[in-house]
Amino acid sequence: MAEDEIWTEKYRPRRLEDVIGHQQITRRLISYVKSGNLPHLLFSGPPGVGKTACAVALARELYGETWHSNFIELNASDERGIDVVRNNIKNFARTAPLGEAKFKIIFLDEADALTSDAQSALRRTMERYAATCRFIISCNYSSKIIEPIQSRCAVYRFGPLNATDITTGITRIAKNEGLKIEKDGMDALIYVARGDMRRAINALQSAATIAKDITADVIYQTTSTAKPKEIEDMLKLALNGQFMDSRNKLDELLITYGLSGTDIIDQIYRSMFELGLDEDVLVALVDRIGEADFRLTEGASERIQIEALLAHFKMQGAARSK
Ligand SMILES: Nc1ncnc2c1ncn2[C@@H]1O[C@H](COP(=O)(O)OP(=O)(O)OP(=O)(O)O)[C@@H](O)[C@H]1O
Repeated sequence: MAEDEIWTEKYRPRRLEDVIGHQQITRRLISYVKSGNLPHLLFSGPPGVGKTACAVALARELYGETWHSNFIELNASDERGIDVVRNNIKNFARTAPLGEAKFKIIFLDEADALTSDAQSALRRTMERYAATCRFIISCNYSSKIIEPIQSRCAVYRFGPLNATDITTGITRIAKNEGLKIEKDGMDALIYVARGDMRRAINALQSAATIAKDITADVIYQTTSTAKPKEIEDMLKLALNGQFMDSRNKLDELLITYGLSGTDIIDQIYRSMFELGLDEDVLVALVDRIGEADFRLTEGASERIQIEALLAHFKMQGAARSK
């Protein structure tokens, strides 16, 4: 294998039993393989948790050697438009499946990026080729998929992977690549991954370019993530009434790590539960974080939103000490 190969590809599960986590889903997919038939499928869930990996492993097991000819992966949100996607489907569906197979599989990634009109066009395409093709539609949010498509599919919801799953995946790769992962290094990988195995593997590969001994410092440095402790320190300063100091800490984090506003908000959200705050204080702060998060997606100033959030930490801290 090439030295510079991307590890997420190199370690893509070949078989359904190699997929980590999602046992209930893989069990049912294996039963499709055994029966030699499957309905249209809708895979929904966050990025990097194994939706594509499951679809490819399913095709490999179903078709064996001929899987490449009987499986196509298309990006539904192809920027050239839904007509290009439909043309690709048409060309692929035109020829009969190879080998023993009764149907071909069309894997459509990012279907939730399609407008409702484009999804309606897709639905008609699904119907037209239903005799010779099965569709596996992948999306982050099933609520963004129109009802007529959802009702034609068996829906599988992929959740984020838990810490044990990430540890299993990372340990497997580290062993093969001759890396030593320190306990704090693994904790950092789990923190950075946020349930996304792709993110964990990419973080490991970047870290491996600078060290064979993977520590938390290496992970935070190579992924431009602030250490949870630094975020906690910033929040504690605000809670203790030292608003200007917490603001300086924010500056330091922005400069050191080049964090985006949404990165910091996400980290603040995760750190605040470690501060031993009363439930009613947490409730008030979570409410504010939700607000700031929404405003950022609407294009508000990152700097002002985060400072406003720190101001709320200060106000809650002051109310708490009364
Ligand atoms: N459950 C898993 N078990 C083992 N490896 C995994 C798992 N999930 C992800 N990976 C690794 O991460 C890579 C990316 O995963 P995959 O392409 O399946 O994500 P996805 O859920 O389809 O994401 P997206 O929504 O972004 O397309 C895989 O090639 C594999 O290396």
